Amino acid sequence: MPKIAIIGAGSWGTALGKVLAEKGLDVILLARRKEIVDSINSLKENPFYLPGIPLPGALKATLDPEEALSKSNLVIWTIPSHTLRENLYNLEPYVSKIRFHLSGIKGIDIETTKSPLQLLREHLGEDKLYFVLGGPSFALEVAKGLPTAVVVAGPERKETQKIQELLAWKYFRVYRSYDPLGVEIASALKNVIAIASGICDGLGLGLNARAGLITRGLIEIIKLGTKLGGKKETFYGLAGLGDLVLTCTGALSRNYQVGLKLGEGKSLEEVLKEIKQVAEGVKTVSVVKELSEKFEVSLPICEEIYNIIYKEEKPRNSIERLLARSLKEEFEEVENERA
Ligand SMILES: NC(=O)C1=CN([C@@H]2O[C@H](COP(=O)(O)OP(=O)(O)OC[C@H]3O[C@@H](n4cnc5c(N)ncnc54)[C@H](O)[C@@H]3O)[C@@H](O)[C@H]2O)C=CC1
Ligand SMILES: O=C(CO)COP(=O)(O)O
Repeated sequence: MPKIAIIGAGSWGTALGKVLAEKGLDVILLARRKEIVDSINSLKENPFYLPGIPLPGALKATLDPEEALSKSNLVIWTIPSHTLRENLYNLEPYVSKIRFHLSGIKGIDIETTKSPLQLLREHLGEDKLYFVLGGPSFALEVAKGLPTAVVVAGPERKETQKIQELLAWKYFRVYRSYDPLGVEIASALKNVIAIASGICDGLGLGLNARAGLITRGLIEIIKLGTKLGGKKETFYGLAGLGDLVLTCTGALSRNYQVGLKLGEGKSLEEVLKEIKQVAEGVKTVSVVKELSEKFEVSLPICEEIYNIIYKEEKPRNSIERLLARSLKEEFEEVENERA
């Protein structure tokens, strides 16, 4: 039986740990705080990230990387993207021999502009197998056992199907894909559009505006995503459209909440203090700005989210600029990017 270590006992790591432990798999969470470890091991709850959700008796947690990783053959990475390099550096002695790595991370590294799988591969080598999990999946709903459909992407080999089967559970339906880069890009970029959608609602711009923004946001994701090497169809799938709709309309989304509060007039500093968990889009938007310039792709919504977050632009000015842009054919830029 596989032994699975989950690095990061936050919302997503704990929810995935619950699914796998319910399946009877041998799974352990590597946490950073003793109170979380104690609570998971003795009270069978993670009150800091998933309060009120009873965890299976078999789900264990530890602070000790040796205990979590020495006998594991699959590592699931569920930490914020900007901490991956630091964690890899600290954990390299323990993870460098493990063959299977699954990323649950939805972000891009701000220093290197690399995706989590690119970083893992660079640090751990080509002799390992790398997979990514994407799709519309609020940790809280998964932890409550509510029906969820996700996608796992990896190399075009039988092992991707094995990971799919390993993760699938009665309320957790897993599709497979062979476009890991596309899934990673879709998962990271949707967070930026979720911030935009929150801003739109915070300003009270209405449902027409939000639907238009989500659709044009998807076009921006496709424009940059295909330039970076993702397959177009991936952006219409669970990791793209699916997660985009969820996080742009679901109040449980931390990225949406960041936008909502910004739209209501709070400063970024105030907003980040209120939202104690990671909202990946805040950092991802700076990478998106860099990549859009490098690849000469015009991404007006992402550009305005960058201005609001990093240049203290007033959200209303951004909306006005977006509405005043020159008139276009609906798909002309997508076609142009592909030509
Ligand atoms: N929460 C959700 O609904 C989902 C989250 N994700 C993704 O999973 C990743 C992790 O997110 P969450 O579990 O939601 O975050 P979270 O904020 O709930 O937990 C983050 C975890 O990472 C750990 N961590 C390890 N090293 C860290 C460091 N140097 N600095 C800060 N924290 C560190 C924290 O201790 C904590 O256990 C993100 O990329 C997120 O986009 C993906 C799907 C669903
Ligand atoms: O990615 C997610 C659900 O699929 C979680 O979104 P947030 O990080 O915005 O909460």
